[in-house]
Amino acid sequence: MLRIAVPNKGSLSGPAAEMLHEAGYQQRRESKELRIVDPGNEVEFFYLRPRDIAIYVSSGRLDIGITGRDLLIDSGANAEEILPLGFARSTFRFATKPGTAKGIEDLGGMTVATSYEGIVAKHLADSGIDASVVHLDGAVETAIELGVAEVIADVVETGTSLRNAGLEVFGDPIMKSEAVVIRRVGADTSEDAEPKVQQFLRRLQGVLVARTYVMMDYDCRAEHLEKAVALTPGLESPTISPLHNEGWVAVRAMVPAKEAQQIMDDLYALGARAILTTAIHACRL
Ligand SMILES: Nc1ncnc2c1ncn2[C@@H]1O[C@H](COP(=O)(O)OP(=O)(O)OP(=O)(O)O)[C@@H](O)[C@H]1O
Ligand SMILES: O=P(O)(O)OC[C@H]1O[C@H](OP(=O)(O)OP(=O)(O)O)[C@H](O)[C@@H]1O
Ligand SMILES: [Mg+2]
Repeated sequence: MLRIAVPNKGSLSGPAAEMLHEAGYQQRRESKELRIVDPGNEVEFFYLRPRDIAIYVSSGRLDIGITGRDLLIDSGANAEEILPLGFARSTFRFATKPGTAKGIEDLGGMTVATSYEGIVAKHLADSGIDASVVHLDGAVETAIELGVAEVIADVVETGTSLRNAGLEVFGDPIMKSEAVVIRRVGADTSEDAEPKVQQFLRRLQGVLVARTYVMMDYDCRAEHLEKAVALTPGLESPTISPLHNEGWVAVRAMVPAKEAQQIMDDLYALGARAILTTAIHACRL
């Protein structure tokens, strides 16, 4: 049975459960459940604190886990990212009151408050800056107002939390994060679990593709086919079928969902008609 760590709380937990559900795995019904078995898929899910997941996975007791890239790096655990999942996207940045610092070079002698001590201490050391780091569990934005630190380093998504605290980011982003699937570095890929791990990854990739692509169908005159296919090259290559009306063909191809409207406009301008898009619910590439 494959053993998978899943975040039990916070920003990662809801979207992770949703993605697993879309990939055909059973998920817990109540937020207090700590583990569930999905017998049909021969998988056991362990609901753990996101910060602890890299440690469990690096111990080798769990085969794989879902966590944040920033949490993985901060933990220093012997685990590596094997698939980015595209949700819980954030940047990790320094912030302070306007006028305190313009770049990391100004931080010498200052105190930086953060929940990600590992990332911050390493980043400062790599940049040759001698600053102190104080660890706080959360609500780090308040640390400056209350005099615990001059600077914070924290997760930024919309920037609302910083604005509300009267703080501004400065310097380059320390890192970009998103949810990722992780496994132990040097995991034995000849183990019995490996086919199940690969099946799990293929299923999640299928969900990612279904979320980012749509299927596009349209009719076009044969003489415009080359230009139309350049707009909709598909993944391998588009399907072209003859139409009953001579001189016309039907084309079917996957296109990135974000570009679908522009592609439809461009196809229409080329003379294509009956242009339809449909959602993809699941796929294996
Ligand atoms: N506002 C946010 N937007 C996107 N990702 C976020 C946000 N806040 C935290 N994350 C990401 O979530 C992960 C941290 O999860 P964790 O559960 O420790 O904190 P949280 O989501 O802030 O939850 P809480 O602090 O309520 O327990 C990290 O990968 C982080 O980048
Ligand atoms: O840029 P924003 O969209 O405002 O999002 C970023 C905020 O979200 C998280 O905080 P959370 O609400 O989880 O509280 P925490 O600080 O206790 O973790 C993170 O720690 C930031 O404070
Ligand atoms: Mg938080």
